[in-house]
Amino acid sequence: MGMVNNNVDESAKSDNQLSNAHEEKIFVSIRLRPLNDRELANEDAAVWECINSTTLLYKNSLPERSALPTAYNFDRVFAGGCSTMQVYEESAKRVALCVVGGINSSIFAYGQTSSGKTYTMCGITEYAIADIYDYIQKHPNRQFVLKFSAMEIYNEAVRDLLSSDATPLRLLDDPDRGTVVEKITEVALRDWSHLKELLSLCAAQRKIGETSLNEMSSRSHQILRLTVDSSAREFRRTENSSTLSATVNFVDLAGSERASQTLSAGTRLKEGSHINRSLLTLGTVIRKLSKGRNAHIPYRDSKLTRILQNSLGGNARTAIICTLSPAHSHVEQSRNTLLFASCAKQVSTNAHVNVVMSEKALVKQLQRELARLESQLKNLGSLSNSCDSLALKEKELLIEKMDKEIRALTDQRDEAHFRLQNLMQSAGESQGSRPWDALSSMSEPQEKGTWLDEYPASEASEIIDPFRLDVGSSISHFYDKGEGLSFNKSEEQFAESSEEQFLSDDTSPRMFIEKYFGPDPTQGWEKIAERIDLNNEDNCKEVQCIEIDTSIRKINFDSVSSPEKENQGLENVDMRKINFDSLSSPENEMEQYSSSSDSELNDSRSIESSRSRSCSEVLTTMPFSPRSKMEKEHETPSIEVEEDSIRSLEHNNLKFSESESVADGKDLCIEQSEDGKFSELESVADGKDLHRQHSEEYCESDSTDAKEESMKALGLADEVVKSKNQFVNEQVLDAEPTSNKFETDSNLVLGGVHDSQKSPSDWSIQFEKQRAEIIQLWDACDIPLVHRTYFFLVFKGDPSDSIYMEVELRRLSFLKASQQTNTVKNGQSSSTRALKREREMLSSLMLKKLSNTERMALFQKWGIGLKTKRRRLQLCQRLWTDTKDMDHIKGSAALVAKLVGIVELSHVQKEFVGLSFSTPQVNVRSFSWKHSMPSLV
Ligand SMILES: Nc1ncnc2c1ncn2[C@@H]1O[C@H](COP(=O)(O)OP(=O)(O)OP(=O)(O)O)[C@@H](O)[C@H]1O
Repeated sequence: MGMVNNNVDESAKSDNQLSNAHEEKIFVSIRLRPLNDRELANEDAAVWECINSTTLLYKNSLPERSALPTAYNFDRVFAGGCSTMQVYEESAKRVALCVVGGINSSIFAYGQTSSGKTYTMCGITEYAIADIYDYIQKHPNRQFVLKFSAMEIYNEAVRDLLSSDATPLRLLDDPDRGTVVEKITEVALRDWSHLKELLSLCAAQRKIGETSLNEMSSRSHQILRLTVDSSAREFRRTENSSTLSATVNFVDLAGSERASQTLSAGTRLKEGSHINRSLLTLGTVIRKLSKGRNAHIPYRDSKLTRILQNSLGGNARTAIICTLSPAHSHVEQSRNTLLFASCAKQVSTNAHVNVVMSEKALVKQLQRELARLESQLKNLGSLSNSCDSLALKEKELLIEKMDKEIRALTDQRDEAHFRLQNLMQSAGESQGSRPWDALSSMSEPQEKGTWLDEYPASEASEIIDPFRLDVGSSISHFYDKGEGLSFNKSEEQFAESSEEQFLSDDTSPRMFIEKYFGPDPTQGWEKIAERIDLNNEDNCKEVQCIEIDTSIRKINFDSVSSPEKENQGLENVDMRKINFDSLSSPENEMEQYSSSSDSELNDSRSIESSRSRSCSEVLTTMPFSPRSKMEKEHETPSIEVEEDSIRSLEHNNLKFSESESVADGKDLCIEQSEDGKFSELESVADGKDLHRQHSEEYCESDSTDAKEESMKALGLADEVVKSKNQFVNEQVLDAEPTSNKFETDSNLVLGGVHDSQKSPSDWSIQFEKQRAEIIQLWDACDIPLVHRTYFFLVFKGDPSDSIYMEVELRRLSFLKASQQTNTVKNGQSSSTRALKREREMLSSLMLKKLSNTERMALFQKWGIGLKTKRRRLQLCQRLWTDTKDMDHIKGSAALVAKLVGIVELSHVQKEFVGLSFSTPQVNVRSFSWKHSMPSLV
């Protein structure tokens, strides 16, 4: 074994010149044997003739059209008379002696049985080895080692011919050496005689059998292998010494045969079968090799070709001597041999010098190689470390950057969360301060609140404007902060807590609406009002003039409560009547109020005229709130309220003019002015009547014409009043074309005055009228049905409903106006869509909340065909649609209440009542819900 290395010492190089290693073709020669005795006896004619050293000619004539050649050319052809020495010298020696130059070589004898293979190879082997020894002798500067091994392949079993052990040898595949015969005996030749002994031993060991064609027929393939290692003696002990090592194979193949010819049977037949099969493989290998080296080579199909792989187209020079019987009787077999020879002639090998380094040289070279590899590894490691370090640093920077981003995002998230909480809190505060909540929480004014603090002053005033009159300043729920009106803190808190209670029950109307139908379109009306006011900017500007210029407060009394009236039982009297009807003479009261000390003016229930920057106007008190009523019922007669109100006016530096209107005792009207504009107004007007007329405009005019006439009388007030009228007409009164356009407004502004003048029967009429108006507005504004139902059921019909109805009317009016504007701009409004969804949801609830019998009864009552499709939806689409038919409305309310569970939730109503009035222990609106509920069917 050894490594191929070009580091060959000079002697080896010189020796190598003998072999001249490079690619070359297999040397193919033909040897004819003479006719043997049997052939001669059979007068078998010799049909082959060597016409020259390279051409073999078929002497007999071939049939016409025969494709068989008559002449064959090879590297060398030997006639029957040639000696083996000549054959060796001219065909095998050159190849055989390559081994001494470190080149592998092989010499084959191929031919049919009894053609002279063994006869030829025995001579060639001896001559070759003799020449090798001769070469050794001629090259004393080199030390040669010859090792000999011998094997046979018999019936596809490899056998060691130098061993008595007949155990077949295994073939191993070595990456460097190719196929290796395991444990084969390799004998170092001592000398020539030693070789002769071994050769004799091999001949003795080889399987030989008698056939009809050959008494000493070889029944196996024999391979004699001589390995020649040589090294220059000069360098043997130096690190630079190297060894040339090569092997020469002398291969005596078994002869191809025909069983019919050899008359073989039994063992011979079996041997012949293996022989022919292995020779067939060899022929295939040669044929393939002759056509191209890339062809699939079936070396492994037989042990013969596997062992001789290097010799067949590999790293060995090869010479093939094909032996022929010249007899005509074997012409077919001879042609086959010639065919094989012809193919082999085309096969090239690529032999080269095999230099085996000495162990020392090998160790040294291995050490150098190791150092080189270590150096490379170190460099790679250094480079890798450098890359790793750089990558690690980049990753650390990236991680640090990402960490910063995460912290920044976390901060942003926290900040956003904080803002969101604030917004939600603000929204909750704002929501809790909506009109009806505010209305219901009108009590215990103490501290200033902030529900409108977030709005600019002008916006705040505009937003508050729609319901300012409702929650007006009679019991001072609002403060004029100079920037806008605000709830006091306790109201706000109360509203919040009430709202929380309200919202905590998801069956409350608001929650129900928001949960199932989206945001209540009736909420957020402040913004709607804001838009309306923006749309009526001119009007607001006009009103603003009044607001800014007003400095005079005028109070018109119907009467000022007299002591006698003060002592009257007022519990069952409408607040508005109490406030106004029970007032005693205005002159006295005015004096009384005017002389009130400042110390008394801090009463939180005092009337506080609200003023805004943009849209303030003549404010009127609204002394009929539930709170006031409650106080009247349980605490103080109305005179206290009036006194408080007057004191509040004085506290706010209000100036009360003594006018005839006051003396007339008709109205309580407070006007506020701070500069001379109102004075101008006052001067143009007819002095004493001015304020009364002005009040009449807002409070008592029964028709637009009358109002306009009044305004005309005001002179400079014309434009102002016109704008005001337009504003009110457009935004408020359009909802009730048949009613007095100013009625609603006047009711809101001075409702107490009107109401105070109404008898219970009058109130009942007004209640029905307002309720019908509200119902129509609900329909016009697409108010959620649950909301309608809830309020409808709340309306009891007593005077205490007035405040709710007024607020509802006010905001519905504005909402309607807003929706008209939005609808024009946007087509179908969101509230319409929400209402549609609500009806669909109610339709679903019908299935859950009502039995089949109940549903059928409802369908019949509502005139819906029992066999029609989507009956429930049909029914729900009819709910609350006939606003003129109170039975229809009651039925609608009953059904909606049933579906959403209002009937069963008496506590909700109690809470609602609690919301409405600040003192829980005083159940002012102690109506019975179940009693109020209309029948379902
Ligand atoms: N060139 C030759 N001159 C004289 N005799 C020869 C020659 N070649 C072969 N013979 C003789 O022919 C006979 C058969 O030769 P050999 O055994 O070498 O044939 P073979 O090809 O090896 O046959 P097998 O394949 O059966 O082993 C032998 O007796 C041998 O002496």
